[in-house]
Amino acid sequence: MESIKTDLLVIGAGSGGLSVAAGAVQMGASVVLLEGHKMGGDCLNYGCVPSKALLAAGQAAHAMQAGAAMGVTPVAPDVDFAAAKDHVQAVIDTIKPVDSQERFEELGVRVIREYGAFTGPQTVQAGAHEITARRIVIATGSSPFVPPVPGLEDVPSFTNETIFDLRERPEHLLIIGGGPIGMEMAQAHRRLGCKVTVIEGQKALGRDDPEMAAIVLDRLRAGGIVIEESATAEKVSGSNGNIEVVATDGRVFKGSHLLVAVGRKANTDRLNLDAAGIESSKAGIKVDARLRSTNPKVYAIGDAAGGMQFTHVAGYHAGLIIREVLFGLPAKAKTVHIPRATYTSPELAQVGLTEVEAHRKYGVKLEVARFDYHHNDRAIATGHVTGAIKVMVVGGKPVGATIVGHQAGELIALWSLAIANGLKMSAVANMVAPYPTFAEINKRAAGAYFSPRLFDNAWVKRVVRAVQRWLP
Ligand SMILES: Cc1cc2nc3c(=O)[nH]c(=O)nc-3n(C[C@H](O)[C@H](O)[C@H](O)COP(=O)(O)OP(=O)(O)OC[C@H]3O[C@@H](n4cnc5c(N)ncnc54)[C@H](O)[C@@H]3O)c2cc1C
Ligand SMILES: NC(=O)c1ccc[n+]([C@@H]2O[C@H](COP(=O)([O-])OP(=O)(O)OC[C@H]3O[C@@H](n4cnc5c(N)ncnc54)[C@H](O)[C@@H]3O)[C@@H](O)[C@H]2O)c1
Repeated sequence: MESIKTDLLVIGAGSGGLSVAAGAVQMGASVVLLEGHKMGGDCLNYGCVPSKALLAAGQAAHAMQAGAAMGVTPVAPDVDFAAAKDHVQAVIDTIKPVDSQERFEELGVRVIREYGAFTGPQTVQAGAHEITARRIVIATGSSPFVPPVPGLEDVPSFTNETIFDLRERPEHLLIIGGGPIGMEMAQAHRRLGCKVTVIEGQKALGRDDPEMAAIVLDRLRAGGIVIEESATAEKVSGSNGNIEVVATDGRVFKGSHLLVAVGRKANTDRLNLDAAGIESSKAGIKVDARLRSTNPKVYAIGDAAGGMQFTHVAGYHAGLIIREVLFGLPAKAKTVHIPRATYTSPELAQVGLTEVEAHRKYGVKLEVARFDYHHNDRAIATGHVTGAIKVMVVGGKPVGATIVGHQAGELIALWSLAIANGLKMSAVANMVAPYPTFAEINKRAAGAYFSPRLFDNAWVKRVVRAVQRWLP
């Protein structure tokens, strides 16, 4: 057994762990990084990267049939499903070197390719290594939650960890779960030529603003995806190519393949948390606002910390941890400015409070500024007129924004900036966006907030008339 002493031990080389390790080592700390499986974690290997690459393949196929209104004769795409998967792998391979063991070793990190388990409050065993660290960061991520639905264990099924390896095109993909994973995978597969049925226990995209989510769901249905809501999967049976899912109300769904996408569970099983006095719940490791676990020398970040589960959250946590651990500056993790986006077409993006949440919190103080895509010239020119933005405003400052439509994921970033820095709506109104861009949608939403104040205001009209009388 090799004994190692280090300033910082990072457990897990996914989005969060890699960011902490890279930042800490470049600032002079000694860093050991443990990874039991693939460098890059979920996002690179089974999550964001392959899902966006597959969506892009679907988009390419869709574009071949979508140009009639612009004078381009639609043609049925000839989809080579295996080649689409080669594209997914090529995208992963292109990004991979950034997350590689070699790169981190070149930066000066000691990388150990083993799973880690606590043996004491500040000690972790990983294979034939025992590492004692001044501070430890748990960045072990999450795995697909597979619900205890009778029959599921005996029927061939996929999760996000296996679906990207499937090379033959599913004739009819059944997807249990209508969250972001379910809906992104539904559209990618539909556009690549599969029949798709989504079986959702409650409401598809149910965490999002219902009016804006409905715009996405309408488009997905129009694209041929069957979305069955209030359909909790109760029983699964069948064999490869012939699968049956029965919902609690007796509805029966038949398909050839099955994807399970009903949420995540934090990766804590292997960690032997009790040995370090670290408490966890079903959601993940219990942390305070500084991301400290119940053992104050041990932090948890990203999906393992059980809050919002996104790569940019893991990256944000990493920045806070570096500040706290390296400089001793306590940092508080906030969520008000954290955006999220679902990359269907149209995209659905959110930051801060939804309209319902803002109304609950602020009541009559809430004002909602709205602008529709069909008034944006770039949207008209490119045929992306379906969409809208809502900005929730209190006391002249945005407290939330929801965008549905083309490039919503890009457009939402501005509202994160505004909320993170306490900017007023006037700051967004003062911005000049190039014409014609989708970015003008953000400015026009700010304009929609000020319009009634300027144009329907008797006082403003009186002032203008008086000034006009006096002007030479
Ligand atoms: C299909 C899908 C699509 C997604 N799309 C997006 C998206 O578009 N945008 C977005 O922001 N987020 C997306 N996400 C979420 C995103 O992937 C996660 O939030 C992100 O990967 C979390 O990073 P992490 O560092 O916390 O964990 P991970 O990236 O999961 O990394 C954890 C690492 O720890 C390792 N590990 C676990 N236990 C141990 C141990 N005991 N010892 C050593 N190593 C260990 C694991 O092997 C893994 O490599 C998506 C997720 C899925 C499943
Ligand atoms: N674009 C992105 O940023 C992106 C994309 C994919 C995933 N993610 C991350 O991954 C997380 C997990 O995504 P997800 O879609 O797996 O989970 P989710 O929790 O967001 O959605 C799961 C859905 O499954 C439904 N469900 C649960 N049990 C069911 C059953 N027995 N029968 C039918 N429906 C059932 C739930 O009602 C819910 O709507 C997301 O919350 C997000 O943090 C992000």
